[in-house]
Amino acid sequence: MSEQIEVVAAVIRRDDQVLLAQRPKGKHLEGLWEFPGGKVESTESYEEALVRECEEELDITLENLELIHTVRFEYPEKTVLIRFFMASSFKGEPKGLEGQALKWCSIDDLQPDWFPAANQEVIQILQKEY
Ligand SMILES: Nc1nc2c([nH]c(=O)n2[C@@H]2O[C@H](COP(=O)(O)OP(=O)(O)OP(=O)(O)O)[C@@H](O)[C@H]2O)c(=O)[nH]1
Ligand SMILES: [Mg+2]
Repeated sequence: MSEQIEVVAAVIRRDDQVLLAQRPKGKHLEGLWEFPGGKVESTESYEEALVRECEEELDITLENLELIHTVRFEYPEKTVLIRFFMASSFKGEPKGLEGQALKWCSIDDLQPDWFPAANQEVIQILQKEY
């Protein structure tokens, strides 16, 4: 069994829309859309990791984080444990600092097949509860 990687991802909200980022070429699951985030380092809390990742990838500072869902998923290459946080406010204006495409999309218009397999439950939860 492969090692389990701890990941945090942010559902960044502005009005009724959420921010999606496209996974760059050459990365795991390239071309799919995701909630911004990344791997947690051993010295940081989940919230600290998510704030750091969104500063590095998007040039924004998240505020008001709330854990909404946790999922464990086994890809053939790796197993991830992803904690999804709702970020209901942030400072700055998002930019794709790593060359990734960004888009705002209303929750009702999210298409499950844009996302990695590990995201299917959280998409359902967002569409039912938010
Ligand atoms: N950020 C993010 N990762 C996700 C999501 N869904 C999902 O399966 N993942 C997986 O979780 C892992 C997160 O790693 P990442 O590639 O974002 O990590 P990172 O930003 O630290 O990048 P790096 O290690 O390449 O520098 C990847 O294997 C990715 O495919 C999601 O919605 N957001
Ligand atoms: Mg990342």
